[in-house]
Amino acid sequence: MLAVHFGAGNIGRGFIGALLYEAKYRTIFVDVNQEVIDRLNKENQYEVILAGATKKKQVVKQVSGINSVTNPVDVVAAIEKADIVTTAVGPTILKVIAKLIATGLEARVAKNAQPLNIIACENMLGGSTLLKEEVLSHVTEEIKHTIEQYVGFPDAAVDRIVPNQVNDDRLQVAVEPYYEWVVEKPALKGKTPVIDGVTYVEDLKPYIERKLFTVNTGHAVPAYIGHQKGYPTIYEAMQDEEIQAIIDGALQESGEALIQFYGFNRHEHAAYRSKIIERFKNPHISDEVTRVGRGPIRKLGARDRLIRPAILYMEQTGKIPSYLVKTIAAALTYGNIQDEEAVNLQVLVNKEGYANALQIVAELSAEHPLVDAVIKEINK
Ligand SMILES: NC(=O)C1=CN([C@@H]2O[C@H](COP(=O)(O)OP(=O)(O)OC[C@H]3O[C@@H](n4cnc5c(N)ncnc54)[C@H](O)[C@@H]3O)[C@@H](O)[C@H]2O)C=CC1
Ligand SMILES: O=P(O)(O)OC[C@H]1O[C@](O)(CO)[C@@H](O)[C@@H]1O
Repeated sequence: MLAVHFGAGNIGRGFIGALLYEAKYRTIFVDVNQEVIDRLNKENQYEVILAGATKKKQVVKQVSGINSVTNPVDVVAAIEKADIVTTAVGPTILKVIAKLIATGLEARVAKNAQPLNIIACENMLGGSTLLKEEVLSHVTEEIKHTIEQYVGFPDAAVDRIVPNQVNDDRLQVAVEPYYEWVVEKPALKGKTPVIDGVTYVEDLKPYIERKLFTVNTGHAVPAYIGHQKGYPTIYEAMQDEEIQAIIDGALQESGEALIQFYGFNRHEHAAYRSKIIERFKNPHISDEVTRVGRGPIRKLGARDRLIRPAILYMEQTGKIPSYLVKTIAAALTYGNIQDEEAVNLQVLVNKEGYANALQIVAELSAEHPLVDAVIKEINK
């Protein structure tokens, strides 16, 4: 069986590619990084190291690569034959790859009207749904109808911490042992793909919000507060007692919002939360605060890991969150000249001031109490 995966980066190779191989797929990685493509085509395999005490190694075989910029024709041919298409390119790149996927699907439905599922594995709500909208915006009404009939775009939640890699071997990737991949079942077309490690659910929203507002909200604390306090890595930030208390507080707040909104069991959620905090302390992983904090404009978005749980908390409890506010304030003041979004955010702050900048990136009204709370926190 053939899988076409867009994005041969950390999650692409370290998570999705590894599970696809175990499920007996041959995977073609599509990327724009020629060095990675060349290595994939030379080696046809790579190693995944489980970053735990034993450093267990998994060899992922039957892989190759195509550069989508220099060789789009081969990507189209691969999509024609694919049994599954997945992505892990980053939320902002979905728009960029949509046109090529649309061309691939046009060619496919003309020759091979077999069902296909395209799963975006990105840290966001509705990633595959967004990709579907972008893909359909590139095709005619007639093709649109056929694509809607044969091609499923199930949304998904993916969870595995894969830091930036510092290995001599360009393809080797060190990952945390834990993983979770949850896929929305009703949106699938044709047979349900059999992939060990994938959980299919009827309604993805509670799972993805629980994951985003626990793993990603929690991780944002050592990233932004850690950066503010001068820690280079998550591991170092996690040794700081003040940061530990802010994570606890922020996850109590997001947890309360999730429990009240979705009815999660309080004890089970507390166990989920503790397990996640332990994952952040993994001594076998060196993860930079700048990786976890990358893209602060996206992370301060209305539906993302900081603003949405804060608002949900306010709606559910009638109170203003304290620890989420501290983290939002740290994100809004986050400066990193190597991160384009961080630079643009500080340009916006300099031009508009903190309150206006927050209103713009988080889509909040001037009167929203969260704006006032964040500004008070910054002034402190
Ligand atoms: N690293 C992690 O721990 C996790 C990441 N994610 C999500 O997975 C996605 C990917 O993240 P990472 O793997 O960490 O990033 P990454 O930067 O390691 O990988 C992204 C890959 O996409 C490629 N790419 C960029 N533009 C492209 C294009 N136009 N066509 C094809 N490929 C293109 C890049 O060259 C790179 O190889 C993001 O949405 C992230 O939020 C989700 C869970 C965990
Ligand atoms: O990948 P993003 O959305 O930029 O955010 C980084 C976050 O994603 C992860 O890489 C995986 O969920 C976490 O390690 C971190 O919280």
